[in-house]
Amino acid sequence: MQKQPLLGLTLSELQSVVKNLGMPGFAARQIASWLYDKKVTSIDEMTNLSLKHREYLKDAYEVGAAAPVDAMRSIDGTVKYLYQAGEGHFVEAVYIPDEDRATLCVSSQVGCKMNCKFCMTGKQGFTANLTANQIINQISSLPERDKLTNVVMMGMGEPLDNLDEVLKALEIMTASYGYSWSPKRITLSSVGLRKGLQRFIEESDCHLAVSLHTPVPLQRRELMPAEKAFSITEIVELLRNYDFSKQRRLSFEYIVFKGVNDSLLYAKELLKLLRGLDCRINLIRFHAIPGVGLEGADMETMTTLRDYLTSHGLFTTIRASRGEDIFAACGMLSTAKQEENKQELI
Ligand SMILES: C[S@@+](CC[C@H](N)C(=O)[O-])C[C@H]1O[C@@H](n2cnc3c(N)ncnc32)[C@H](O)[C@@H]1O
Ligand code: SF4
Repeated sequence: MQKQPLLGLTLSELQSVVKNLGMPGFAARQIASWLYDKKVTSIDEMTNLSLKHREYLKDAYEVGAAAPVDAMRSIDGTVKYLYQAGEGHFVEAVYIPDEDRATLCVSSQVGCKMNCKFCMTGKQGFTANLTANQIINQISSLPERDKLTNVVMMGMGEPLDNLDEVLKALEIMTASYGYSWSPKRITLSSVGLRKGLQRFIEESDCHLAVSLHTPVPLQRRELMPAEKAFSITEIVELLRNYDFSKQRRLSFEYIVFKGVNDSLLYAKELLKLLRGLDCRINLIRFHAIPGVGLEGADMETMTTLRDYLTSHGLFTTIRASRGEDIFAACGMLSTAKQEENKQELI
């Protein structure tokens, strides 16, 4: 019988586990502490549980931590880790150390249904949702886990399309029985899905980043098919109902494509769309992907855009591009690994 992983279970799920096994209720917190504080990799290490209870647990469960199967290191210190997620499938988690912080970019799905024109993960199509175990494992089994200061749900997949598992993982990261991190250390990035955006805002306190990329709905449809189901104008309307002026930050991601969305006309439309909303814009350099007729704008154009928006009251930054030499655009390494696996099977 396949054993179930304990890592990735919330406290209430652990409470059900111990109840069903006839263990005392307080054992749930003890197990949570072994999993999320002491980060053990075997049930045998949970030494404050009686031997009998450890044996009961081991019959049906395992810790379920799994180290990355591959890694690529950039000259700038960025490391892209590959984690196995089911038979023949892999997801990436990218560790990005900086002067005063260390961020992990975490995946939420194997592939993605959203099919954004510019995204390698989109090109893979959708294979599976990651479980909370597979999401938390990217953090728990990271060699640099003790150095982490921030997590961004910006890896492979659309987190709002796997919201139940993502919310469980976010609970574990922020709860006192889990990693006890402030939600200010965590950002979830999304294209904005009708079913999911409101729930995420109401059930979590983590920061939100919306992938915007153009303020023109017709153009956004071309770049991001998700626009057809939930338009950027409706997304902004929904966001206006919530307060992002205090602890919680709202940002918009904007890949600057040469000759597509990089002129001041777009900047003016952005100002109109986001007027009065407490938010910032992150300009992103495009990581070119094979077979897509899009190019990134040059740094001068991006700086002009940033300065124009900031001087008109919309705080704008240019995101530092990291790990360019190891294909930091998400999906590249896992696509290569999946292809390699297929070749081996032929
Ligand atoms: C990979 S997505 C994952 C989170 C979510 N699915 C989303 O789209 O926001 C994270 C960010 O990477 C951006 N991105 C995707 N492909 C890119 C590329 N080739 N170059 C630069 N950024 C890219 C997305 O637009 C998004 O803002
Ligand atoms: S950019 Fe995000 S939503 Fe779009 S295909 Fe890539 S992972 Fe999916």
